Amino acid sequence: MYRIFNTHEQAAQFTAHLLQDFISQRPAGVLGLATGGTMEPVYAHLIELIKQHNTSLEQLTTFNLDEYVGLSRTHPQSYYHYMQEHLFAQLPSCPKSINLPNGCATDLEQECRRYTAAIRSHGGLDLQLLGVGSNGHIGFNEPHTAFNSITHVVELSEQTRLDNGRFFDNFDEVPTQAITMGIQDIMQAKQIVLVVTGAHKAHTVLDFFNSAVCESMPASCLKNHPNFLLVMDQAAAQLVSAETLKKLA
Ligand SMILES: O=P(O)(O)OC[C@H]1O[C@](O)(CO)[C@@H](O)[C@@H]1O
Repeated sequence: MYRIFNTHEQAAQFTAHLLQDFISQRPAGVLGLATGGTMEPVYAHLIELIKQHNTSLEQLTTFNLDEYVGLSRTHPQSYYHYMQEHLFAQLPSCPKSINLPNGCATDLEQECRRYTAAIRSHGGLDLQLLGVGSNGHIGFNEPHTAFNSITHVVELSEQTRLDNGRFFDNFDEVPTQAITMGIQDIMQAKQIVLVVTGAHKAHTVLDFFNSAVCESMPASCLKNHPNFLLVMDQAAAQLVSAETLKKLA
């Protein structure tokens, strides 16, 4: 299924309502969260809704998709810091259990195994929120990542480092590695919501629709998920014909 909104703001508002409904209906649920520019207005709206409805997060568990290797939790560009800044620190109460991979673990391979095991020990993800990179990555699963991958260390592509360079003072500071949930971890979520906004993602959206389900376009796997929703704004959806959109109806 897909939904198209006129603006990023409206797409974000709709997504925040979905998340608020999820938390109200499944207060002890397991929610997969994402970072990036796309999610900033989603979280801003979600904070408002949570306050407005007095929603309790005290039984909720969250798992983030990914974290940079080598950035401490206090680093302003770590995803741990992002989540505190854009969501958790602004909430009246925090989720019972907040989980992100530890990008500073001494044994990164063990940390990856621990992370997938932790997701599974919570019964898997009930809902996974996703953004997409301009090269089609989900989490930090770059093109050609195996669809059966679990949490792993990834070498970030030049494209991803260039895209994310806007958050750092200079390109050399952008980490070269990250820990990410694998495609299999993501696909095992019971429900997936992918949010794509902005004209700079229009070619990514077109590739998503035109691509076969194959590892060179990581997000393409989502087309095989039984409970997948694609939320776009007009700018991101502008290159896709109405005929093509129907394939996801
Ligand atoms: O929303 P943005 O900043 O375009 O990022 C898209 C995706 O890329 C990542 O930032 C990783 O590069 C994800 O965390 C995010 O979902």
